[in-house]
Amino acid sequence: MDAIWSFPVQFFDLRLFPWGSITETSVATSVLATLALGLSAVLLSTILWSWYFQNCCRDPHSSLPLPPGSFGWPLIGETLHYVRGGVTEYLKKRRKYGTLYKTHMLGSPTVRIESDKRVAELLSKELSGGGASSCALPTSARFAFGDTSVAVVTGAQHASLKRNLNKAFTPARLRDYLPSVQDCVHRHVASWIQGHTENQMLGFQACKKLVGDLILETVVGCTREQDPEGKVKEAFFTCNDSLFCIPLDIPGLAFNKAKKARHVVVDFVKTRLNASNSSGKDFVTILDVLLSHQRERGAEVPYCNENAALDGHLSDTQVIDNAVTLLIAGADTVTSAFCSVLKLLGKHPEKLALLRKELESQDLLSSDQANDLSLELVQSLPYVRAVVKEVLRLLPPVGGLLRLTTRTVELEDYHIPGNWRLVYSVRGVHSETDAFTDKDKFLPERWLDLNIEHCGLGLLCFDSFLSISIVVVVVVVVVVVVVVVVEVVVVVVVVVAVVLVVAAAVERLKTEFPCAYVPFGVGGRTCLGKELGFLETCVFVIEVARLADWTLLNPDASRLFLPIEKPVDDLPVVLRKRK
Ligand code: HEM
Repeated sequence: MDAIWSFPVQFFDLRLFPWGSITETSVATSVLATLALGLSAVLLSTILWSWYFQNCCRDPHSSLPLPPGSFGWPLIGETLHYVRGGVTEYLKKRRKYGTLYKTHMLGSPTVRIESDKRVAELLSKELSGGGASSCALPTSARFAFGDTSVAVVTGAQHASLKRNLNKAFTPARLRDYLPSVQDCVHRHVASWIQGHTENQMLGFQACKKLVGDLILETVVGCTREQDPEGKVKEAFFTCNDSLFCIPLDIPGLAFNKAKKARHVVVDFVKTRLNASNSSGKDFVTILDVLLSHQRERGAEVPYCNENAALDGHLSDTQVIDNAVTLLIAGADTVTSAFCSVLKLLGKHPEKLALLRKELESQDLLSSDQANDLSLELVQSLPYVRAVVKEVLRLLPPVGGLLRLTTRTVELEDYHIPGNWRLVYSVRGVHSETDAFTDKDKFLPERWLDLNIEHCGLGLLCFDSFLSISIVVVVVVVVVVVVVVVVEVVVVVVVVVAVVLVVAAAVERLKTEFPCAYVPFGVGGRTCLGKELGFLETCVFVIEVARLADWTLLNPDASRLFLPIEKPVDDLPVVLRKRK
């Protein structure tokens, strides 16, 4: 007992209780009293914290209640719960509160939405200008992207800038980038299996290096020749890794390092910008395309000018910020997708066999020559595309889509006040929706069914276009046949009936599950690089399937979800040349 109390007695005796000699009992009482006081203070502040948000933050004009849920501890809210608990915490919340609940994370009152129907409900508010959303990125990410980045600007400026930037992702431009995409992927995968009978590596780290080269080459044309010491690449990884950090600009801390690293990347982009400008070469990189839409040189538009890009041109600053944004946004996401391809095909050799069968039927399996893929060829490989869709469904790289309410949003049963953060949970939506059966299983075949094809928006434009084209052709053929054999009145009746039935069918397919598949996001903020990201992942699937065999050393490792989806042990894997 003496030993236990000796340190506290000395401590309190000397520092805290200088008014006289004390006994062990009184020290114990004091410690207990202090603890009790502390606990009461925490309890009281937690109650006040919760009461404040429950009563003072709700919109008095709305008769609807706030969603269920809790705000956690004062100031930190429930952030630590989610960091520590990960998926278990989300599942616990979903069980307790359902698919829409309030919480407090990353410094803001937040509502998490985990069902496709709820996302659709909020999206309809967003599209009709109902105050549903604005950009909700944390400070560190906004800084990394830059003030004139498409990921940061809002409203009309965002819509116009996005229209401009979209010109860098048309099928014609994807065709331009494809040779260097395939070249880079092929080079890396070949190096994974070269010179060894068996080569052990960390799948995630290897994919990260691959995608680092890939994105630097396709966005700004940064090749090994231009960056021989790898300084730009290293700076780019630093920016990337510090995307979500505490925004304190103190030497040694992540934010400060990211700031310096951003300068290195920006300087490189500026050099490329000048070089591209003088050479006037073809569209080989995304930067070339951005430059072609740039405002006249010298007519710099100041930061955050609301009218910037509205006239169809980009300022120097916009070109730089958006080139940096594309580098960052297209890196971790694609790395995660590639790593998940290795993981899921490694766990399901029977699906890999089916995939190789498709490649063989197109004479792609035996070929090891680079640059033999065309956009049309990739689009004509349904199983390859189905594998990519299924990978992104089961292990979506981005777990949550961030939004900020600009004013109060009223749903059917709850209201969400203005300036609250919304998180549309991609994983939650994919696992809650009724659009899929056997949701936990890796079943690429599900995507070969055309009805399911329509569950997603955006990503599936090629197939949607194809199926709508088929419908149009069928209608035309029916009309022609009927015109030839029957009278005009009957023709009109038949045409109207066919059009109505087809329109209803297409509408049903389009609207039944409009938000059931959202790996690339939803609404106005959908991923700008979704076609490129999808194409890159298809190319990776093809190259890795035809070049390598691999074994996962820890196929059931637990997963991390923040900032992106990845196995906790970086996916140790043994690779060898395909037999
Ligand atoms: C498999 C690969 C990819 C996935 C899964 C993915 C996913 C996403 C997601 C979920 C969002 C947020 C959407 C929302 O909030 O609704 C996003 C935004 C964005 N992504 Fe991607 N992405 C991928 C590849 C790329 C690539 C390759 C690029 C560019 C080279 C890119 C550029 C962007 C940009 C600029 C935004 C912000 C768009 C805006 O705010 O309007 N992404 N992406």
